[in-house]
Amino acid sequence: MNFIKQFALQASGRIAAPPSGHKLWATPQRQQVIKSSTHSGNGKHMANLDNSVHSAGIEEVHNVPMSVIKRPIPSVLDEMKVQSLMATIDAETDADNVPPVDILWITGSEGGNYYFSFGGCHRFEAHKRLNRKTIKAKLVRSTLGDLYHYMGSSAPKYLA
Ligand SMILES: Nc1ncnc2c1ncn2[C@@H]1O[C@H](COP(=O)(O)OP(=O)(O)OP(=O)(O)O)[C@@H](O)[C@H]1O
Repeated sequence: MNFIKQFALQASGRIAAPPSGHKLWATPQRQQVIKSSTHSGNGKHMANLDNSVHSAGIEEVHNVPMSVIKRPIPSVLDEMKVQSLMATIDAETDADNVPPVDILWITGSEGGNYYFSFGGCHRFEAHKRLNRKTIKAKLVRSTLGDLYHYMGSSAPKYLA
């Protein structure tokens, strides 16, 4: 529980956009960005139910190339769910039906940007099988310490 709280607090203050000089991926549609939040009566943004605890404070959605995303932990998949998601994504009647996945965005100690994904297993698999070049994602500014929470000592040493 403490970990979740700690991670949520860390994530909430982070900027979503890549740093200046970094290649900025196209944001899908303004509509998509707006849908990821709702306005409360006092004008402040409130996260809606599509937001995960990690990305609740992040509104910006990027079309991230599938090729740059590292998924170090193999997915356990429900085949029916993958098929169903593929049908939804392929139909594209309403792109907002499938929310963006969260991606941990880490800058290496010697520079370079690295993108890790742990959840969103079914959405990722559906995009992969549909040969999609990109996936909608929220970039959660993260550290090597965050990666250790997911991967323990298997976290890549080249980032340290
Ligand atoms: N046909 C569909 N089947 C399943 N989910 C769908 C479908 N269409 C839209 N969605 C939405 O896609 C999202 C899927 O997220 P969900 O957490 O269920 O799976 P995932 O994150 O891709 O995989 P996992 O939770 O196993 O890592 C949900 O917000 C769900 O409402």
